[in-house]
Amino acid sequence: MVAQVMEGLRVIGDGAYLDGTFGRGGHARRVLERLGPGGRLLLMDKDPEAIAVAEREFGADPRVAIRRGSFAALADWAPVRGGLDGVLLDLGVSSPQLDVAGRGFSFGKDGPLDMRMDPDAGESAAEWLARAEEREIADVLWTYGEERMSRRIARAIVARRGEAPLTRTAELAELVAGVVPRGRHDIHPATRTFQAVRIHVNRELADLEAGLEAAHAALRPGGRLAVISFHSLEDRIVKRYIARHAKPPPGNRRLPAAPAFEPSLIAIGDARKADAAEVAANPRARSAVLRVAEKPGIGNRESGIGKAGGRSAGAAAGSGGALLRFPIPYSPFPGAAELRP
Ligand SMILES: C[S@@+](CC[C@H](N)C(=O)[O-])C[C@H]1O[C@@H](n2cnc3c(N)ncnc32)[C@H](O)[C@@H]1O
Repeated sequence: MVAQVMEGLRVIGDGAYLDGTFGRGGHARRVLERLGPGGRLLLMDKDPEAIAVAEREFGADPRVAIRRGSFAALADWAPVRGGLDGVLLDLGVSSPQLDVAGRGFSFGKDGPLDMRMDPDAGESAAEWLARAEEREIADVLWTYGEERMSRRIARAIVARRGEAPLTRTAELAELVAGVVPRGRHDIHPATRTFQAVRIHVNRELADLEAGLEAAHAALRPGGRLAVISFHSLEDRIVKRYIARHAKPPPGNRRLPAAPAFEPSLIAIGDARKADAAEVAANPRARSAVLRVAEKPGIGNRESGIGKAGGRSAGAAAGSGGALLRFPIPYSPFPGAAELRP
């Protein structure tokens, strides 16, 4: 979704941007192309292999700074504290992580049962499955994999590890395939289990919640946040986060009127999906959803609220490019002018 991300971020030449999920740099490269000599690009990834690629390709560029770590902790990084004009989070795993058997992410390729994006942090999938209680395993499979056979799979894992530890991806995939009835899934029977264990081992949803807060706080007025999710659990968190900061909470007539609501984010357009050509070129893009939001106000850029933006901002500011001179206070009256001096 590179073109859509670039349209969403609206990179300005002397702006400061953070790509919190460098991967192999597909998005970072495009941002850098648009930056002038006064621009800044901050790159993060949890994965040491991704960081090695970033160092090799961009390490010599004076506009670039690189840090290995989670975007959940982006506020701890000194260059972020100057403020950012855009943050990109392209969530989940990268193709190299899935494709290299040795990383242990894939049920299709036998490898050590690891699944850590940062192999130096936390427990591997094998270590967690060796010690977790049956109930905890079932809860993880249900919550992060929406796996309806979660209890049966958890029971089978605990029974199996009583005989010999599960150490290989193929062992886990085979065990799950033996529990989940054939034909119930149009996908590999272990897909949901692998997704759930990966999300748990990498604390993906907790990182996302913390990363959204930190990115939002780091944005300058007019700065943009672009997030690509790959499953409904992630997208729900992103959608709700933006809505919570863009719209007033529902009123309750029995309570005293709430103070005027000041949005601290404005949704830019609706959720976007990859187009057919992109899905044909990369089938994994099929489940990608991009959401973009802007911090209101005038910052480093001329702030034109995009089409179909939050509330009537789009109408007020035209189809983008117009100056928005002040934050948009919430008006309880539909149709009332929302832009007040
Ligand atoms: C889908 S890939 C990103 C691909 C990248 N946009 C590109 O164009 O090559 C996701 C990357 O994000 C990294 N990642 C996932 N969660 C992370 C987190 N909380 N903090 C930092 N990196 C993370 C993964 O290690 C992986 O390299």
